[in-house]
Amino acid sequence: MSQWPGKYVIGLTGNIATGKSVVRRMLEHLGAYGIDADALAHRAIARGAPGYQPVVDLFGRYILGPDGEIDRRRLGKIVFNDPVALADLERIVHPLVAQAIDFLVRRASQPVAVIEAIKLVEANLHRACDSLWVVYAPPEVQLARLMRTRGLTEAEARQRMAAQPPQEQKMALADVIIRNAGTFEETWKQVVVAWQRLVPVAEATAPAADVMSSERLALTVVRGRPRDAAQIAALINRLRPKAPLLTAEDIMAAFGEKAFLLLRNNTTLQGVIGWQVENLVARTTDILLEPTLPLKSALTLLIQEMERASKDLQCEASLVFVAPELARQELIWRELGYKITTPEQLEALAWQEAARESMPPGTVLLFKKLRQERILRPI
Ligand SMILES: CC(C)(COP(=O)(O)OP(=O)(O)OC[C@H]1O[C@@H](n2cnc3c(N)ncnc32)[C@H](O)[C@@H]1O)[C@@H](O)C(=O)NCCC(=O)NCCS
Ligand SMILES: Nc1ncnc2c1ncn2[C@@H]1O[C@H](COP(=O)(O)OP(=O)(O)OP(=O)(O)O)[C@@H](O)[C@H]1O
Repeated sequence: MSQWPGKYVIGLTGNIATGKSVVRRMLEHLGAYGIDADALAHRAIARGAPGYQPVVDLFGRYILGPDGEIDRRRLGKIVFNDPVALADLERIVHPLVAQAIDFLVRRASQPVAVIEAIKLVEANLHRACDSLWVVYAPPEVQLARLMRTRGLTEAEARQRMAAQPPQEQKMALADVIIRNAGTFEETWKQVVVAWQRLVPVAEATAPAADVMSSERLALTVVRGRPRDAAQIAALINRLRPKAPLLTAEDIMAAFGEKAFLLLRNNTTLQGVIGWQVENLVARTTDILLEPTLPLKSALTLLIQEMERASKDLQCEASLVFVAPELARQELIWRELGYKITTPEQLEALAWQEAARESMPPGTVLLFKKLRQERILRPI
């Protein structure tokens, strides 16, 4: 049994670029509450957070950027080339991350949680979990992903991979091994099978289907599922005629990083939003609506449901990125509680980073705070 009575907790790990985050997202689609230890580690050393001063004392002011924040790239260059320095950093950061994980799992309303951490086993956190899931990809696949998606040179990618223990060590301890070298669809099937086999509350936890509706207009918002991928692709292709055509497999790939809410008018799919919750910040990046829909009702239903689902995931803030024409609907946004802003104007570093990471080019940022208290809040 896990360290958290009444909850089923999955520990998720694997070496670099094997696909841990993709599998975490899939578990979230099945209803688990997802935690990303990397993001918590970043929060733990933000200025004012409890890890900041000990890290500055250890590595010196050289690691600070002009804004007084720790320059993580610079710190990474030091520690990823020096195992002793990395162990020193981990001694400061891991207890803080463990504390934040404990808090989030306890507070989660979902009965199943998944903790994604690259050092889960090394930090002995797997012992606190009900099952250990390890994601595996052959080294040539890891290498190709690191070069393609992280922009690393072959030498850099090989160095990062060589710095990690062999994947087989973690696999030997695993309750579940997810082989993630094929299509997203193939990985999704393995995740569903393992979920159904191991997770006791599998049936009960999937996020609600029909979530919100407007009686007058027969509009209904439902959570998109991987099985809706072809329908979502068809809608997006219809509403974005000039963009390159999307296939169902493209949408399956998108399910590896985001969730969709579907707006149905009676039974016809007429709108979609794509959003992502990462590091306790909700980021809505795609809003596509049939032009014949009543804009205010449609947007309100979708945005309110996105916020409800995001609050359920303990989000602190909602960032919505929209095309300039849609941002001009000031009255609607004001009524929904959003204001136009820029990433630099956001008050927390984690929110600024979220905005910079997720902001599609040419969009306007709308912001709303969803919670007052913050995890690993600067003190
Ligand atoms: C060194 C730091 C500041 C670099 O930050 P940066 O934002 O540049 O990189 P990021 O955190 O995204 O990591 C890049 C890649 O390295 C991996 N990685 C991070 N920490 C570790 C570690 N201790 N051991 C092995 N790999 C690691 C990440 O999973 C990711 O794949 C940061 O990684 C860190 O503080 N690491 C130590 C804390 C830690 O162990 N974090 C992991 C989760 S608890
Ligand atoms: N089955 C797959 N097919 C194609 N691309 C994939 C697949 N699985 C993962 N990827 C891509 O590979 C990259 C790495 O995946 P992901 O971020 O999930 O790995 P990770 O193990 O969490 O990485 P890290 O250790 O750096 O945190 C991402 O760009 C992701 O979209």
